[in-house]
Amino acid sequence: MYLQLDQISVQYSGAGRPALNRVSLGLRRGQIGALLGPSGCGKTTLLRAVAGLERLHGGRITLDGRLVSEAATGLHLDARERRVGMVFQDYALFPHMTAAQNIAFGLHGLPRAEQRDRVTQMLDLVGLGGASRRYPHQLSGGQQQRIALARALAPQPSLLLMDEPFSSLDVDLRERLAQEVRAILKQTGTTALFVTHDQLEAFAVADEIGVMQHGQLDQWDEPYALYHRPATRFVATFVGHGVFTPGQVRVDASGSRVLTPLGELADPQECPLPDASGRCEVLLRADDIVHDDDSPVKARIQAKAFRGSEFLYTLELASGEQVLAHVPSHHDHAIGEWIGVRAQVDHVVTFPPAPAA
Ligand SMILES: Nc1ncnc2c1ncn2[C@@H]1O[C@H](COP(=O)(O)OP(=O)(O)OP(=O)(O)O)[C@@H](O)[C@H]1O
Repeated sequence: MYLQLDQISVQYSGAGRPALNRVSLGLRRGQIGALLGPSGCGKTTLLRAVAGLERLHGGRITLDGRLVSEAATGLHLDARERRVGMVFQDYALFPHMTAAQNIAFGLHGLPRAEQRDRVTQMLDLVGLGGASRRYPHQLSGGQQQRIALARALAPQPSLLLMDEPFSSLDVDLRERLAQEVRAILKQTGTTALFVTHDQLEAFAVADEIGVMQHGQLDQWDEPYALYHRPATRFVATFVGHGVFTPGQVRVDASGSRVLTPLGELADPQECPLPDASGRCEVLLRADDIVHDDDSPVKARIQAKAFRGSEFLYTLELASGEQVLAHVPSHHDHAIGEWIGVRAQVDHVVTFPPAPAA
């Protein structure tokens, strides 16, 4: 792996529990990783540890074949020695320097002519070739963030770290910029790790996504696997819209099936037996539930949220179970109405029943 974290822990002085607890993950050269998780789960601390801004209390970090942090020996290269580039939420451009001067900031070591070439190349890369003499206050938020990216990429860092790089931008712009940034990183072959609160952004930009809670990494996986094969209940509920419903696993000659209030679901490969009794909870995502007038299973609409092309309906089955459903928005039903639903689950995800509260 190009970047490898092995069981890293970080403990802030005076804090009761570690901010990072035995976290391991790896990125291959040129891959983009994203970290998701609720506020305070340790995402920024993880970036800071990789950057060399926090010392490890356990574990080790290697970058491009070089050990850069190791708790056991106290080895700790500083940020500059790691050649890590950083982009933060608030651009952090120098206000009294032009865009070109900002980008040139990290290039002192290079001869003048080379600096100039690199700055031009970077401005073109981020699509701001004409903005070299502008000051940050003469640029929009999105343009400032592109300059911040150009500045971070100019010294050709071994790794780019980004902490909520798009969060101060409006929704439209952040979606566009997220796509652009992915294209730029891929074009330059840059390995990057970024923190976001926005799952869709992580899905759109990253090759690997980590979901954290309480300083631990619950899962580090490709976006598809994270969504369809969540490793823990927390990941299952944190990523996407879904609910758990009780199920009973049955195994016979034809394979394994799960009986649910919505009928029988079958998928032998992805339906591990949760425990000997066969009792389990089945994850039902909003896109697993299909509105079908002909279905014998009926559900009452409890709440609905308009999302443009679809509604997110919260539904109650006759058995009292709650499920969510994405339904095309031309099916505009009233709250309280009963509609037909059926489950169409390609990836049956089961967990052992939750311990009684
Ligand atoms: N300098 C510090 N000293 C003591 N505790 C800290 C320090 N920085 C962070 N913490 C604590 O460490 C934990 C992890 O914080 P961190 O900033 O890494 O979380 P985060 O996931 O990035 O949160 P957010 O999404 O809100 O930015 C939190 O409980 C936080 O209060």
